Amino acid sequence: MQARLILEDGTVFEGKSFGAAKHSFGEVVFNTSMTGYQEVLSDPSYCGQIVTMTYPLIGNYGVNRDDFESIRPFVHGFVVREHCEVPSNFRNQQTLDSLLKEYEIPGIYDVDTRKLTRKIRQFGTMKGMITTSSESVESFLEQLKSTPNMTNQISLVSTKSVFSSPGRGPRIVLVDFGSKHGILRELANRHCDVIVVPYNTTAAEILRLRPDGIVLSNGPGDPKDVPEAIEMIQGILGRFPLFGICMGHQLFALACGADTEKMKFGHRGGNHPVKEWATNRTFITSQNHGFAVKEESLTETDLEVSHSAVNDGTIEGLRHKKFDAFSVQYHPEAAPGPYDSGYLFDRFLDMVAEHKKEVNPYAITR
Ligand SMILES: NC(=O)CC[C@H](N)C(=O)O
Repeated sequence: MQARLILEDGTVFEGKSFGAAKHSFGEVVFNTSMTGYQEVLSDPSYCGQIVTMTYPLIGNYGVNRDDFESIRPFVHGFVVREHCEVPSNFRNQQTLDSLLKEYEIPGIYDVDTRKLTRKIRQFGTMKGMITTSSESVESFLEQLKSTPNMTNQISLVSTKSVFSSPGRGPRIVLVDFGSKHGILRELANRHCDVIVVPYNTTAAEILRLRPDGIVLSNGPGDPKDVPEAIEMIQGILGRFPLFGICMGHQLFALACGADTEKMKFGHRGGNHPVKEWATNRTFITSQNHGFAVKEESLTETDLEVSHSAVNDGTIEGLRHKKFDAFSVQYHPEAAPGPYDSGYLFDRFLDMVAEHKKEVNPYAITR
């Protein structure tokens, strides 16, 4: 069946439908990962977005039960050059097409994804829609214009109630703005006693859980959509070691008085080089973000840049000068992408152990 991807500037990409044959609106973004489409589909940070993969063949190792980064796919649409209908892998359990059908997510293939990506790079991310209907482009453009940008996606993807992943190690409160499972997995692998709380949990509620450290997760949309989370971070900052990841990094920066801005087309992929200033080392990182912290907004704060993107110089990591608190704009939990940055979880837990010693020198630490 024919399908079209229509961008808000009137550009039309012809293709064929796969997955669910229905309309879908979203912000059109591209991801340069060569593998990891299952993790991309299920990363809650993509809620509200139509994702195109620049790698030309997607779906060739199928979909399995274990590689999801959350309980379901969250993208609003999926755009590929070619999708594989006969996957070959010992872990394969279903095709990409059947997964998208199951969750009613429209896909479009046979699209010139190179042209689409160059367009987004040149003009920035745009609203768009996938449709199988043959209605005129003009009528869809009207609909696209009148559909407001999605806001506050965090409230849709964050857990509604507190849950725990018990462990014998330090107690970490993970604030869920749309957390990938990878973050929980990295903490659990290090024996943490993790308590996952909703995005709108107050500082007082977090204090009652007697944490040893706080992790702020990744999440979809604009960090300014959740002022209650910024207030919560201000309430706990300096009391416990804090580690922010992606959305968590942006919220940490806002809580410290810095500002964020929307990027032209963002960073999404598994091959983004990032420089760590303290060691002068470059790490290849997994990224998925469309907002960034404004460098000039740091002057009046107690924050300093710890990591920068090699490609465009944007801020990729921050460190608090007075408190045990730091954050990165990228994904140390990988999934998909390289595991080079897993050491950041160790660095955070070393901070937690040090802090615990200071609070109670006899406490048993990790
Ligand atoms: N992965 C994330 O946490 C992304 C953060 C934010 N939604 C952004 O696009 O910049």
